Amino acid sequence: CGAAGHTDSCYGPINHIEHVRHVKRMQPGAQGASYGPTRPLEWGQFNVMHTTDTHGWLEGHLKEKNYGADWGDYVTFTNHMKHKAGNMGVDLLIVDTGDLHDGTGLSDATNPDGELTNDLFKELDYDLLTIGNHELYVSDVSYQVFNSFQNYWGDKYLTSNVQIFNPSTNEYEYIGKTHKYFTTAHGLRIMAFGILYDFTGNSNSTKVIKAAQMVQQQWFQDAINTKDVDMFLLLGHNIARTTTGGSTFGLVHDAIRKVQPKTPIQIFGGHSHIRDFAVIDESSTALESGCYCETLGWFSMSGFDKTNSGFTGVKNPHGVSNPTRKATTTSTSPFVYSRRYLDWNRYTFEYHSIGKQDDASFDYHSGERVTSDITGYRTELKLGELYGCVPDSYCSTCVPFTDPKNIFTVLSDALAVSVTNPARADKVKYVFCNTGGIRYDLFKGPFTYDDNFIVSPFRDVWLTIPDVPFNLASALLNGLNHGGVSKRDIFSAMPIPRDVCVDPMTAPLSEIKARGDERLGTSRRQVTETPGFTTKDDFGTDGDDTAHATVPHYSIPNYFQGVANLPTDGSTPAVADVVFVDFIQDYVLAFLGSAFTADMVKPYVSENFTSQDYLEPYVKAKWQAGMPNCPI
Ligand SMILES: Nc1ccn([C@@H]2O[C@H](COP(=O)(O)O)[C@@H](O)[C@H]2O)c(=O)n1
Ligand SMILES: [Zn+2]
Ligand SMILES: [Zn+2]
Repeated sequence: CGAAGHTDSCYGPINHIEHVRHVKRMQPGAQGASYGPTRPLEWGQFNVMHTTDTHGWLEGHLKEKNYGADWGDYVTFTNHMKHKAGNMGVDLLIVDTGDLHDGTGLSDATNPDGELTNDLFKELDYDLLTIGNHELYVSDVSYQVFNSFQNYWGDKYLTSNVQIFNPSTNEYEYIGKTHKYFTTAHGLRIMAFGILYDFTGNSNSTKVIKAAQMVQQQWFQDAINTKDVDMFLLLGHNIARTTTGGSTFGLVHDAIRKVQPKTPIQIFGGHSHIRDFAVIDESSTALESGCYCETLGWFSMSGFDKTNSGFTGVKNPHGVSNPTRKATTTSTSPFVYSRRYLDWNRYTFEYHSIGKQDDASFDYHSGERVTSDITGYRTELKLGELYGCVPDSYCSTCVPFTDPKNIFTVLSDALAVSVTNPARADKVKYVFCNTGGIRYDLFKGPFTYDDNFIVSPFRDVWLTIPDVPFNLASALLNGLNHGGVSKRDIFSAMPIPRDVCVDPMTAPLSEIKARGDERLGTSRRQVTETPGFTTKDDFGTDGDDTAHATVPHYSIPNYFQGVANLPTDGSTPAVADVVFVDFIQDYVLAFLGSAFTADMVKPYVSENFTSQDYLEPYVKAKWQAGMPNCPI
C-alpha cells in the first residue's frame, strides 16, 4: 500500500506506532472480508517452513497490514504447526537461509548490526540455518555470528563453504558446521548442507570457498557417499533456480547426482528475494521464499516407504490435504510435492494453525513475550521518533525510473541536497549511489528513525575525489550504468521477471484515519484482491496462498546520481567534485581511468558520514509540513 500508483497511504502517525501492538490481532481477512488464504495447506510425510532474507524485519511491516505479523506471532505459529505435525505423525522442519541484517532499525540501529535481532532469532525453534552474504560484509558482524550465534545453534548452523579467521587458533575455521547427518522424529535419514553462492564481497576475516572447489573436498565426497541417506537437503543463501546465473546449487546438485542417482535432493534457497519453485529433476525441487518477512515458504513431500527410507510416520496424514504432484509429468520417481507462499500476517497464521480467527486460542505466551521484547527494543532504540512527513508515496519499480513518484527521483534530490560538505558547499558536485543500496519504498505519511534504515540501511561511507574534469564527472553515471554491471551488484541488477514475482503492496487505505490502531481498522474493509505477489513458478500460478492483483514493474538502472551547483548561465565548469559510497569505489575508479587511483579517494566529510546519514537531514529540511500529525 501507499506505493506510487496507489495514491493513498495505509497508516497513521508512527509516533503512535507502538500503540498498535495491543490491537494488532485484527488482520486482513478478518471480519468476513473475502481476503486472505482460502485453501488449507497440503501436508506430506516431510514438511518444511522456510524463511530467508529476513533482513531485520522481525517487527513486521508496521505500515503494511498484509505483512503485519511480528516475530512473536511467527514463534507462536511455528509452535502450533509443530504440534500439528506431531499429532499427524509427520515431520516438520523449520529452516532459514540467511541475510539476517541490513533492512530495519531493529537490526541496524545497534552496533554491530543484529545485536538484538540475533537474539530474537534464537527464540525460534529452528532445525537448520545457514549464513547469508550480509553476515560477511563487515568483520564485526561475522565475528558476532561466530562468537555468539553459530555456537547457540550448534550443529544446526551449516556453513559448508564459509570460514572465518580464528585469532585464538591463528587459522581459518568453518563458521558453523560443514554438514549435518540426522534422523527426523519419524525416521527420515537426512544429510544437510548450507552453501553460500560464490560471494566475493566479504571482508578479509572470512573466506568463501567456491562451490566447484567445495564439491571436490574429501569431507563433501565422504558425506555424499554416506550409506543410508533417505534425502539430501541443500540449504543455501543461493538462488533456488539452478539455471539462474550466480546460483551454485546446480553444481552441487550434479555432484550429488553423480553418486546418488535416485535419492531425493531438496533445495531451499534465497538471496534474490523472490518467491520461486523450480523443478530440478524428478526427485529434486527447489523453493525460494521471498524476503523481508513478507513471505513464509511452505513445502511438503511424500513418497517415502520402507523400500527407499527409514520413515516410520504416517504415510498420508489424515484430515488434511496431501501433496499429489510429481515433479515432472513423465516422472517415474515415487515422490510428490506441494509448495505454498504464505503472506506474513496473523490472519494467515491463524487460518493455517487453529483454522479460525480466534486470538485467544492462537496466542502462546512464548510468542507474546517475543512481541513484547520487540516493542521494548523499539522504544529503547527510539525507532518511532518522527523526523517529518513524506508528502506522497514513492516506489522503486512500480512506476518508471524517471517518474516524479519514483523513489529515485526523490533520492536524487536528497543526494544533491544532503550529501554535503560545508567546506565544499559551493563546488559543482556529482553524487553517486548504487540503487541496490536502497532497500524499500517510501510511504506517504510519517517518516521515522526506523524508516531511515528501512530505506537506506548500509553504513557505506561517502567518499570523494575532488576537482575531477567536468567532462568525466558528468559522463560517470552513464559509464557506470552502461559500462558493465558492477560485479558486486550483479544480483540486484538482474531483472526479476514480472511473471515470477511482483513487489509486495497492499491496497490503498484512504479511509483509515484512526489514530493509534492505524494498520488495523483496515481489516473491516470488504476487499476481494489487494495488490501484491502474483507468482508463476514451475508448478504454475497457484503458489500464492492469498490471491493478489499484479503490481506494475519497471526495470531500474544500477546507479543513480544527485547533481548540485551547476552554473545557471549555461557555461561549462572546468571541474566537479565526484562523491560516491565506498561500496562502488572500484567501479567509479574503473570508469575514471588510470589517471585516478585509490590513494586520491578520501572521505567526503568523515569516516562517520555514511549512507545512513543523509535522509534524516533531508527529511528534516524538506518535509516538515503537517508535523506532528502527518496527513495520510
Ligand atoms: N555495504 C553494502 C552491502 C550491500 N549492498 C547492496 O546489497 C546487495 C546485496 O543484497 P542481498 O540482500 O541481495 O544480498 C548488493 O548487491 C548491494 O546492492 C550495499 O549497497 N552496500
Ligand atoms: Zn538478501
Ligand atoms: Zn543475499
